[in-house]
Amino acid sequence: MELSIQSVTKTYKRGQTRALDDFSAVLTPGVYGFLGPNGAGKSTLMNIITGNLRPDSGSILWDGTDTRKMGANFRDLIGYMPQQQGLYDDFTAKRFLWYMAALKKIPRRQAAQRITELLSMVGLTDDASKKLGAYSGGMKQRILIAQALLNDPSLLILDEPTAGLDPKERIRIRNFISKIAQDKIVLFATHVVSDVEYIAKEIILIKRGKLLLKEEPAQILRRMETLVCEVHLPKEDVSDFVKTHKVSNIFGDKDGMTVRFLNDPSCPVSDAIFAKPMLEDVYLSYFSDETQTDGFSFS
Ligand SMILES: Nc1ncnc2c1ncn2[C@@H]1O[C@H](COP(=O)(O)OP(=O)(O)OP(=O)(O)O)[C@@H](O)[C@H]1O
Repeated sequence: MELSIQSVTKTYKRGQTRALDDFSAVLTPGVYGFLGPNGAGKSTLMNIITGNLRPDSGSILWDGTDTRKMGANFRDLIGYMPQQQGLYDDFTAKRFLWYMAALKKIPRRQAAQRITELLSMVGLTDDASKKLGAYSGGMKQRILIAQALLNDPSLLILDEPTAGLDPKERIRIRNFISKIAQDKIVLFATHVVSDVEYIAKEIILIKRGKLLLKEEPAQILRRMETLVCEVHLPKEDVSDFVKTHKVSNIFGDKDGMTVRFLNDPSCPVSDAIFAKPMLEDVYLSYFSDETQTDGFSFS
């Protein structure tokens, strides 16, 4: 099972934005954490893979065949959870899944069994007859994941499945996705690193439409072993330090503040010690020009 994204480029005519720039990657079963800041091109790529959007150039291959040539045969392999959620508030969860199963042309008997199974898998059996308008954010996300799984897809595309959820729901959804990913290619787009840190086989970083990195989390962290440092500073020095360094965390205690920052070997900080890097630090190192690290006051 292999999805090959080959030199995909897309420019939106309106605004002349190059949303994807010669993007290539090969995906095999497992979870891919697809990370990048707002506007990086994640949704555009997902829409191109699903066939909702045409690239200017490049192609998507499934096991070596161009997905445009496969047509409905490829669409039958996909489960897609889009970011914009047009949920039918007056539908019950069960009716919504039946409706989606009909759109996907799943035979009735198969759909009945699958809907019962999926409601149980996402923990919504007891709420199946409730209207979606009365669902919490987490319940809505879970029913949307359930609809993406109706056809038992080989390729599951999730665009920000944990957006707007509290930490407990995030963990629940993350664990669920990890459990079902064994025999699927799962593309999990997010800008929250902790969503995918522990479940991703590989991390894909995208910035302004270009692929920056595609690598196993453990390998990335090994490569970044001397990336992160911590230093203990008096509280009044922190504001200036933040202006001149890429700071990922600040922790206060009664003697001052411990500041976690990205190490710049050309500008050593006295008394700093190496800290164990985390993917969030890696994210900051690639996207610090797009993340807000200044503007805080610590004095
Ligand atoms: N329909 C459109 N018309 C014009 N420009 C667009 C359109 N859709 C997206 N863009 C632009 O293309 C770029 C990539 O957008 P895209 O939605 O793919 O990014 P994203 O990584 O999914 O961001 P987010 O995390 O905010 O959803 C952005 O600059 C965006 O403004």
